[in-house]
Amino acid sequence: MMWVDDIADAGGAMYCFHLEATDDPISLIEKIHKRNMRAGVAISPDTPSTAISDEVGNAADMLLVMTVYPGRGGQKFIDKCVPKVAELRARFPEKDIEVDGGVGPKTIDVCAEAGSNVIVAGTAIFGADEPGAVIQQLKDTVNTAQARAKPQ
Ligand SMILES: O=C(CO)[C@H](O)[C@H](O)COP(=O)(O)O
Repeated sequence: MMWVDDIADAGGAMYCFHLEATDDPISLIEKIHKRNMRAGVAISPDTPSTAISDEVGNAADMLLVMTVYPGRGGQKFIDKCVPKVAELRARFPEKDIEVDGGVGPKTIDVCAEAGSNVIVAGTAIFGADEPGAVIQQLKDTVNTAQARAKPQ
């Protein structure tokens, strides 16, 4: 609850919090929504997707599957997190599902195939010779997988 008003006052459009950090995610989501921000719920690598209840998942706008232990950039992608993306995509077909941590050209395929449509990539972009090309590749991979999953 602590920083919701500060972030809203600063012009934030989205407030994402860790499920592990609160006993009352629904009240927090409601507070975020009252301040006209989108609400994201993140889970750490050791937290199962089932920790996100149907009530919380439906109330949130975005679900974030951390693919490294939160703390710093430049860590190795943790493959065991990928099935959680697929589980959440199956339960919440219309939600944004984000991955964050060690995501780049070598790991984007499994994320996109599992159903992630929001990508955080730090090292893969800022360490690249051609950052724009990496961004385009990540976007193309997600868009192709999304189009396959949801034919127009
Ligand atoms: O805050 C983070 C982890 O807590 C970073 O956002 C995340 O790790 C992205 O960086 P990189 O793509 O280098 O892994």
